[in-house]
Amino acid sequence: MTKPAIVVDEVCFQWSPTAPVLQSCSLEVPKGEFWMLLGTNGSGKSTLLRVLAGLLTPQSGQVDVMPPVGFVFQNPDHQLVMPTVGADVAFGLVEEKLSIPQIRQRVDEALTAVNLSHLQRRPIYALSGGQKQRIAIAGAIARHCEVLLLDEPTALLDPDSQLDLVSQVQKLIKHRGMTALWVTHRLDELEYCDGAFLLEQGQVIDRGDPQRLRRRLMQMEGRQEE
Ligand SMILES: Nc1ncnc2c1ncn2[C@@H]1O[C@H](COP(=O)(O)OP(=O)(O)OP(=O)(O)O)[C@@H](O)[C@H]1O
Repeated sequence: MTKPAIVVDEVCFQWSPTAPVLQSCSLEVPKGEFWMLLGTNGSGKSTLLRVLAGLLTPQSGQVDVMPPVGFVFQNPDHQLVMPTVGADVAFGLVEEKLSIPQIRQRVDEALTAVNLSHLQRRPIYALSGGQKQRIAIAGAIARHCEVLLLDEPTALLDPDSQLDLVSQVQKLIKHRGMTALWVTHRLDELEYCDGAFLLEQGQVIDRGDPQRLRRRLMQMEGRQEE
């Protein structure tokens, strides 16, 4: 069997001894699949994603994520740092010490993958929220990331751009053989994933069929059908 792209084994993380956030948390995402992470407010979803990205170190347990790893934040303005689209996508390649033609080729390939090659010279400030998120994803594609971690990337988008983004990520995962874990509160996005995890008080309490987990989370939150 192929090794999973993401493995979390009995991970515990706390900000202080009286405030455990992740408690013996375990999950696996198979390579080449698109999984979502659900849970009530404060259940530890963002913390888990940050542990997976190496931004936080757990007190115990093991994490194994296939490198390179790309991270997409809720607010793209916290992530896009260069003045133009092309420069921003190229910025992530600095450490790889590529030649100029190699950088151009990586940037072209990545922008084509997210259908934004026509915006290469556009200033970042002139983009819509959905376009900015696609540029953040293009940055990860340019770095040839194996794994994409996305923390509520559609939270600031309108419903049309929201579903455009999730369907585009689904296609990218399938076409490029990448693996993604996507945190969401917007349950209509579950249509697009291969499977889901349900987090409660820092533990994965259920996993598998997205629609079954959707119903379970709605019961937990007392939500009506959307
Ligand atoms: N920097 C921090 N310092 C202290 N406590 C924190 C910090 N960041 C998060 N927490 C706490 O950790 C717990 C889990 O937060 P986290 O953001 O991971 O949950 P979440 O499931 O992503 O929540 P939401 O759905 O509201 O985004 C919460 O109780 C939160 O208050």
